[in-house]
Amino acid sequence: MASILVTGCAGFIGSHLAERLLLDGHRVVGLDNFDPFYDRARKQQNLRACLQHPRFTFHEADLRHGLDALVDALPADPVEVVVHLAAKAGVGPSVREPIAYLENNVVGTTHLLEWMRLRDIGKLFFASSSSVYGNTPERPFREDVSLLASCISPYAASKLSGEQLTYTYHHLYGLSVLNARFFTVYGPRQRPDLAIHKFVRLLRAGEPIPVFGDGTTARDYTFVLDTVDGIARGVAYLLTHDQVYETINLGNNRPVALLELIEAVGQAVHTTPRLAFQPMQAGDVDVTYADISKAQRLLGYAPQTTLTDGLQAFVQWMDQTEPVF
Ligand SMILES: O=C(O)[C@H]1O[C@H](OP(=O)(O)OP(=O)(O)OC[C@H]2O[C@@H](n3ccc(=O)[nH]c3=O)[C@H](O)[C@@H]2O)[C@H](O)[C@@H](O)[C@H]1O
Repeated sequence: MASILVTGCAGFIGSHLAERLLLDGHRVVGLDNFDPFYDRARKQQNLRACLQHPRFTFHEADLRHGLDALVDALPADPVEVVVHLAAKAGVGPSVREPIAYLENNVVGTTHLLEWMRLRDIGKLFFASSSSVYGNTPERPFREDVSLLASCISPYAASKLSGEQLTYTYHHLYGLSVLNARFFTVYGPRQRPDLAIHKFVRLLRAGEPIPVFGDGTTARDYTFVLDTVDGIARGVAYLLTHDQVYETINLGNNRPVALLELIEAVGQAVHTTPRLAFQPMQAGDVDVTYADISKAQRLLGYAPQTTLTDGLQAFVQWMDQTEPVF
């Protein structure tokens, strides 16, 4: 059993991860700032099961507030691995509010790295994003492709900066690091701004679906429990390896075109979608497509969930949860 700090623990991926790590027998220290990007009540709901667990503690703090705030907020007990999921998320909004993204995702990450150095914590799993590949033409995306001029949104730039910072701390202080690029994660508790959640909501309300672009863009949608399995494997890897620095894709390796996705969402809620075509959103990439062979080799990562099953699980969750809010 190890002690794992999960930042962004009240969020969509973080809350699932905390549950998985508890099941694996670990102690979990959760941290979240309840960023108002979406409703606090949803995040509190996400944490409900964890809060009843004896090996779980939760602390509210904001990484932007600096090292002293973290020292005050977090207990002094040993932590073996930090999983850093806390971030300002969303590609489109980052174009409108770049400073907020850099403050959270770059300055906030640096405060966390400094806190880890102060506390002598030597292992970090860092959540990066498929968006760092931008419109890289070589597909599927391999982790070793050049990303010299790739980021087309402040969100992407903030995540690639995070990867660079983890390298700096690896170089300076021997921090062991696993950077994982997530690919449009979906499933129960999905952020309300993300396409699948938004589309189900609109279909249920009888509203048309805004389609950004001509519908041919594609995403390598990854079911949240597959992503979480990859993170749990990453934690196990870090616990058994020292002085490592690796970057992996945690995708699904099966891109789905936007119009195909909308059709599948329509089938999941038994409704024929009406489409409202709109211009591409600034900062959006055309296609994401993960080569997952490195994660397979390093961690035994192998996503299991089909889009149909994953959408079904999402719709079921929405049916059970939505009336709460
Ligand atoms: O993998 C990532 O690294 C990122 O994944 C996510 O970004 P995206 O892949 O852009 O997901 P998402 O918004 O669900 O849009 C999906 C598709 O629907 C289209 N889309 C969306 C909304 C809408 O109203 N209409 C529409 O056509 C839209 O144009 C797109 O084609 C996370 O936000 C981000 O935090 C980051 O982690």
